[in-house]
Amino acid sequence: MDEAAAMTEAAKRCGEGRGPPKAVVRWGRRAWELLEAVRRRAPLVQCITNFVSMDLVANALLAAGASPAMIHSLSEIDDFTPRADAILINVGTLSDGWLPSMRAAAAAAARAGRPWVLDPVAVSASDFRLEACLSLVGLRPAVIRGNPSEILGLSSACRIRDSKGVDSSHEPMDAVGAAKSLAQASGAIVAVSGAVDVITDGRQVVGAHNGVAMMQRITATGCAVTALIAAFVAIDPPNALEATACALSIFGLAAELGMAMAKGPASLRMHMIDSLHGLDEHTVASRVNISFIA
Ligand SMILES: Nc1ncnc2c1ncn2[C@@H]1O[C@H](COP(=O)(O)OP(=O)(O)OP(=O)(O)O)[C@@H](O)[C@H]1O
Ligand SMILES: Cc1ncsc1CCO
Ligand SMILES: [Mg+2]
Repeated sequence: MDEAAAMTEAAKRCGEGRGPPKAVVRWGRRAWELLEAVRRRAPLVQCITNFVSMDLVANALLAAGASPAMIHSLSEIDDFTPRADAILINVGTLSDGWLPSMRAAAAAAARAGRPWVLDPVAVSASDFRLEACLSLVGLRPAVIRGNPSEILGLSSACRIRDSKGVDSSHEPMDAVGAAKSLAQASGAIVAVSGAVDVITDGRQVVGAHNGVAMMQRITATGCAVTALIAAFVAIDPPNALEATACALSIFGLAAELGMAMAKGPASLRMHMIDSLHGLDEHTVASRVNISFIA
């Protein structure tokens, strides 16, 4: 079984028999509405992100029509964060100096009623990073987006922390189960990126099927799509599950279109930004591929 089929099967298993009937969402239409609103309203997205990703994150946001601001000084958080429409916090090149800014921005976002999105890059790389991510999860992100290893690591750490020492905290779960568990523990929408992006609120599970494998050969595509999620959630914070799925699918679609012109990762990076900028209604409505899978 390939990775996409395995993810779908796992999602079905985890959702068996639970929850009310799924709302009817016309995903292509919804994705276009959100992209069009991003272009019209140009949400200001404050990005506290890693050094590797800053360029791609800012350019992806601009290509989608949003307005990026790479502002991370602790001295600027109180003034600036309440003015942002959404905040991205990405721990990729975490340092002692930046962590207080991240915590302050998350707290300021909460006070101002702004959604913020967490990218827990390499969360299991060190105790420092894990503790930092756990403390950030406690500051109520609207969305957490990571690759399968990151979501498994973070979810497992949350379960151990919350557990009363019962054995079930240590049962192995696949990334879909881990995502649902993390969503339930944190109150966030959780997105796991991959061949199929899986998005869950802890109950419903949605799959976003757009994208190309070569995206993994470009550093910071994950960071960029997390930023795009922040821009989409800024448009419709109460419907963060839909906004997250649409952002992932739109980014994947831009990569599909870019792949038709690319010779390798470097030119794909360029062509996917061009394609994101040029997306039109017909292409989005007809090619966005999202479905409820549990
Ligand atoms: N096999 C694949 N097929 C299609 N799209 C993929 C595949 N793997 C990843 N993607 C897409 O690539 C983007 C980045 O996902 P990935 O899981 O590589 O993130 P990441 O590991 O956090 O990356 P980074 O840390 O470099 O930013 C997402 O938009 C995802 O949908
Ligand atoms: C390569 C790398 N190292 C720290 S952050 C980053 C970018 C991808 O997350
Ligand atoms: Mg990443």
